[in-house]
This record gives sequence, structure tokens and C-alpha cells, in this order.
Amino acid sequence: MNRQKGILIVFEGISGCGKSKGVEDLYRELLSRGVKTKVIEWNSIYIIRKIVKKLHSMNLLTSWIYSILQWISFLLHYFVEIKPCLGKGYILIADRYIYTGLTRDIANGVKGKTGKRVTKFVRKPDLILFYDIDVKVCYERIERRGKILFRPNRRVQCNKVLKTENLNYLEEMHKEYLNLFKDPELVKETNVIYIPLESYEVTKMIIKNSVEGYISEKTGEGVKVKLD
Ligand SMILES: Cc1cn([C@H]2C[C@H](O)[C@@H](COP(=O)(O)OP(=O)(O)O)O2)c(=O)[nH]c1=O
Repeated sequence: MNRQKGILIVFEGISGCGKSKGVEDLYRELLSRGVKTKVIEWNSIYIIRKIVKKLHSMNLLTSWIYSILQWISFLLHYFVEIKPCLGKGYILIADRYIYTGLTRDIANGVKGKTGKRVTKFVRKPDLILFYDIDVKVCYERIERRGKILFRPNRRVQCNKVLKTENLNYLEEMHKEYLNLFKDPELVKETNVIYIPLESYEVTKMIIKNSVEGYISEKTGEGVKVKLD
């Protein structure tokens, strides 16, 4: 068990797997129970997002530049918000964390060590809720939602190619997540909960039971988490 202050609960998984919904439900529930809680999002530093957008529009955003920028953005966020909040005893719910950067780097063909170095010294999550869901289901949801998958350094000519490329990209990310969470070194101070493709009710049940169990184990106080 992680004995450090605060509790860091991380939601991970490819786009369209349902993280945002899980994050929102858990946040609302903890808040309504008077728990000091906050949601944090990956890549939330505005200025870095602007730089990425600008470079992308100028066709200058290589996978390597994107990788460096995403880790700078993460570190800024880490020191400005994540670390201080945990120090104050908050329960932080993270919509993506370092594992997103690590899997993205691999899927984008970046072999640098930046991600690994960052991983070594930042706070490990108490719990990782990983959505282990069929990639095609996620892809269909993304299409329905109408949100384009963002990828650096990619020029795709027609829809058919785009679809196959995006599906392959998501497959690659999902595969890398599975590899990461099998690495004993990486997950030795944390608990990985796999969320399978089930009904929404079952997903909520898994989140509720794992979060409730962990909080009471760590704090010695029962926090009843009701997600409905
Ligand atoms: C959880 C869930 C989401 N969705 C839809 C809602 C969203 O438009 C889309 C993606 O969900 P979302 O929670 O936004 O996923 P993520 O944050 O991982 O990208 O899928 C379903 O159709 N069924 C589900 O069971």
C-alpha cells in the first residue's frame, strides 16, 4: 500500500473507452460525501496545448517534439497542482496520467528515455482503473462522438486509410497499455484494476468497490461510495 499523503486514483485506457464518464461519476459521488477531491486532466497546460496546435498547423510537429512537449506539460502540471494537492491530503482523480504518455510515445515510434525518467520520480498512483475494452467498440464510440483522434506528424489522404490507420493506432496503444501493466517494476507500488467491457452498471460496481475498499484500507475510515 502507498503510505504517502493523499490518494491518487488514475483512469487509463484508449480514447472512447469510457474514462471521462467514470471520472465524472466518481468525482460527483466523493464530493457529495464531503471528501476533499479534485479531477485533473492530462495535458491541461494551456500554453503547451497552444504550442502543439501551432506546430501542428505548420506541419512541424514531429513525434519527438510532441513527446518532449507532453512531458514538459506533465511536469509543470505535476509540480504546480498534482503534488501540492496530494500533499494537502486530497483524493485526486486523474483522467489519464504518465501511462498515457508512455503508451503514446511507443505508438508514435518515439524511443526516448524522457518518459521513463519522469516515471521514476513522480508519485505512483494508489489505484489505476484500466479500461480493458475492445478497440473496435472504442473506435465506433469515437466516430459517433465525432471527435477526431489527434496524432502528431500524420498526413492521411482518404477516409479508408484514416480508419485503418486510426484503428491500428488504437490497437497499438491498447497493446502497450497491457504490456505496461504487466511490468512488475512499473506497477509495484500501485494496484491495477482491469475494467472489462460490461454493462455500465457493472463498470460502476467495479469502480465503487475498488475505490471504497482502497480508501478504507488506507485511511482506516469507511467511505461509502455510491455510484448511481
Ligand atoms: C461509458 C460509455 C460511453 N459511451 C460513449 C459516450 C462518449 O461519447 C463515448 C466515449 O466515452 P468517454 O467517457 O468520453 O470516453 P473517454 O474519456 O475514454 O474518451 O462513448 C457509450 O456509448 N457507452 C458507454 O458505456
